[in-house]
Amino acid sequence: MVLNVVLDGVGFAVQEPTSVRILEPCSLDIEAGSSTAIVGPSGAGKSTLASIIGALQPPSEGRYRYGSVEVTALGRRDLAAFRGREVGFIFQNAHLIDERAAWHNVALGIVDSQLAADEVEDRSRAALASVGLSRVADREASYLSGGERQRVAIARALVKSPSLVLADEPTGALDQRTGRDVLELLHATCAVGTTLVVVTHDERAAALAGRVIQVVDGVVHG
Ligand SMILES: Nc1ncnc2c1ncn2[C@@H]1O[C@H](COP(=O)(O)OP(=O)(O)OP(=O)(O)O)[C@@H](O)[C@H]1O
Repeated sequence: MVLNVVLDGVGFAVQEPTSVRILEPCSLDIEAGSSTAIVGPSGAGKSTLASIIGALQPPSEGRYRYGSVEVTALGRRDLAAFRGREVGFIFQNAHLIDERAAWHNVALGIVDSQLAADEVEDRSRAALASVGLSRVADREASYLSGGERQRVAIARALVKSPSLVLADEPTGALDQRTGRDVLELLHATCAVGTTLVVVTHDERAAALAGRVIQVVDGVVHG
């Protein structure tokens, strides 16, 4: 099945306490397996668009289809199940549990509750190896560097083999060099066929993507 992201007249506005339009209605087709950067000035609506694509937030108008799934028609539980199954998230801060080992943090990304404990551990260690972190697999997350933490977050997002990976400013908290390494790793580690959407201020991040979508004052161009 082709899992394209298809937004049809999707927009976002809030009514309370006052009526504010954040995203003008837009229509977009993001091809399965492609990589897309969402760029634009601060406050333009990039994260809002990304959170709709990641099914974290329903649009206030329009339709969102993911492959054959009508995402906008899903109820709360089905939406959570959809996210758990299909979407891997990476945010600006890695959001690791500091007292847990790196591999254990990665294991938190596994949503299949049927897996045996040793299988969960094996998969988590393999995901860490794929981001070059085997040597710190047993280290407590609090002892990891910023770049290492973000690589653990990438492993945690990818360990369940999501079809869509959404990264919102994944290098925002890193220095330039580390940020570049993390971005290159993210592109390299995403399996062939995985759709990657990266929200970024970083021109180099945009350059790595196959397509660039610009958001300016809530208007999506791209
Ligand atoms: N639920 C909400 N209620 C009210 N305002 C909101 C809501 N969500 C977003 N906004 C506002 O909408 C605008 C766009 O926010 P968004 O986070 O999407 O921008 P952004 O382009 O990602 O910005 P940045 O690059 O600074 O993270 C901002 O002014 C934000 O304060």
